[in-house]
Amino acid sequence: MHPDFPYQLYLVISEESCVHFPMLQVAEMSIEGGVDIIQLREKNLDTSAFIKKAEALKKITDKYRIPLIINDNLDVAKAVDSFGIHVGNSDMPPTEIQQKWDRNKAIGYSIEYLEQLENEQTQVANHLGISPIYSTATKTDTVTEWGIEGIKKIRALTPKPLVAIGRMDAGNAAEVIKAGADCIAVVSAICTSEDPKKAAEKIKSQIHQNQHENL
Ligand SMILES: Cc1ncc(COP(=O)(O)OP(=O)(O)O)c(N)n1
Ligand SMILES: Cc1ncsc1CCOP(=O)(O)O
Ligand SMILES: [Mg+2]
Repeated sequence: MHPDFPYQLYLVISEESCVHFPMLQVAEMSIEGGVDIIQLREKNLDTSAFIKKAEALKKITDKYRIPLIINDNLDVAKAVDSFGIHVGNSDMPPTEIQQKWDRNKAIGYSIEYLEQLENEQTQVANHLGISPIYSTATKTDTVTEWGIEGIKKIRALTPKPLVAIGRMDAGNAAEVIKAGADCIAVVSAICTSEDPKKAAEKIKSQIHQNQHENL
């Protein structure tokens, strides 16, 4: 477990991605199954509707004492006093977030190109999303499909916490952790499951299994 990011199973959620239950129910069931941190990623809501959703989700994350991350929108993150924000290359840069939000605890930043590891934004970020590990229908505007070799390459270049995202599931979580990722982030593997609690448990047990192998 990374000392600066003690979260190993990361749920990235939106109302749209949830198939069998409403989003808040999926969030609660998956926390019971072992999700350690949640990001609210609503790409089609205006700021005021996004804040309402975030407030409702934060009641749940607060109840279970797990961190809430807001995707893209600093106004929403500030309004709900979230634990952090996640941004990518087309969003507000981490250096600007740091200036505008002194209460922030965690800035996540997507790594799409190897060259980014040398830029100031990566220095300022608290953790890095390796985005995507595998191409996925959930997000199609991506650049590099990193794969296992990509994780190893990035692991060798930075000590920062690494979050693996993009078609992650119980079948590949263990090898991704073994390659050097600190955390597995998922949308579909939990949000489209008929049993989000069990889906989370299965991924978590794969993550733990790998840790035991490494002992
Ligand atoms: C944990 C995590 N990693 C990567 C991303 C992707 O962020 P971004 O590149 O800004 O793309 P959008 O999610 O905004 O479409 C993420 N959200 N979370
Ligand atoms: C938000 C995001 N960023 C990179 S891939 C991705 C979507 C991951 O979704 P899934 O877990 O369904 O492949
Ligand atoms: Mg973004």
